[in-house]
Amino acid sequence: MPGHPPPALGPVPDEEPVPDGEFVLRVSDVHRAYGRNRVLRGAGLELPAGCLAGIVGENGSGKSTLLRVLAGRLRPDSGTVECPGPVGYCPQETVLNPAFTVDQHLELFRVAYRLAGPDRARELLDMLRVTAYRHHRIGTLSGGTRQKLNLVLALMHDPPLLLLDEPYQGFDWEAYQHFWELAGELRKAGRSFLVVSHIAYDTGRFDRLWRLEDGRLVRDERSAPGPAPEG
Ligand SMILES: Nc1ncnc2c1ncn2[C@@H]1O[C@H](COP(=O)(O)OP(=O)(O)OP(=O)(O)O)[C@@H](O)[C@H]1O
Repeated sequence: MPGHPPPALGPVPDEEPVPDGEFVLRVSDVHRAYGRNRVLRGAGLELPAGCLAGIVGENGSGKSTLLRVLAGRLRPDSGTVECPGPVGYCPQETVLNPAFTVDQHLELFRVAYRLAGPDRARELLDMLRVTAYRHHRIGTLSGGTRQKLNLVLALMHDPPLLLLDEPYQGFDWEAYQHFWELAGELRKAGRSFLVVSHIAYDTGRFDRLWRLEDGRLVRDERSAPGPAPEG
């Protein structure tokens, strides 16, 4: 993807614990194996409100496994995940029905989330330039457009915590920029993000950044110096 990396943001201070009652996610000593493959071996992190956090790591290091555990899709073998509010989860693979239209997906999720109307979802469609496809079946859409809908479905109920697994894969440059604008707005409004990213120059955008290594999360020095609440 074209563009310039954001400027380096300086050294990372020691991790400050998030006080009780102020975290949106607290993960402690999570283990998860597939048979003999011990993928997560004591992963832990904490996220306060209004924090844009990233996870990087090599292919197969367990990033998607971790997000599935945090989203409640996969049970950990041991460890705890505390998450006081609702979560928006955007998996790496889109889970859309190819026979349904974009609008039909919005309606299904609106009912599931018990939302009064489709207004927020429509706004998000507009922001990500998907409105023109509202009446198109998913089977006829490009991979990038499906991924945008995947993101809209994770965001439309405005959860305090968003778990996004490579949310902008397949996005064109404009949509990628819109994603970060949207993330910035939501962060200012106190929402937190945990984003799995493969794009090296994204890393300076995060308030907190971890590298998943040998099944554990290690703070990475390339993130900004701690969450900086704005507005
Ligand atoms: N359902 C599964 N059954 C068995 N093994 C699995 C399963 N899902 C993932 N794995 C294995 O767990 C390990 C971690 O996979 P995972 O997809 O979590 O890594 P990742 O860091 O997200 O990879 P990538 O960067 O390629 O997306 C890999 O060795 C993978 O083969």
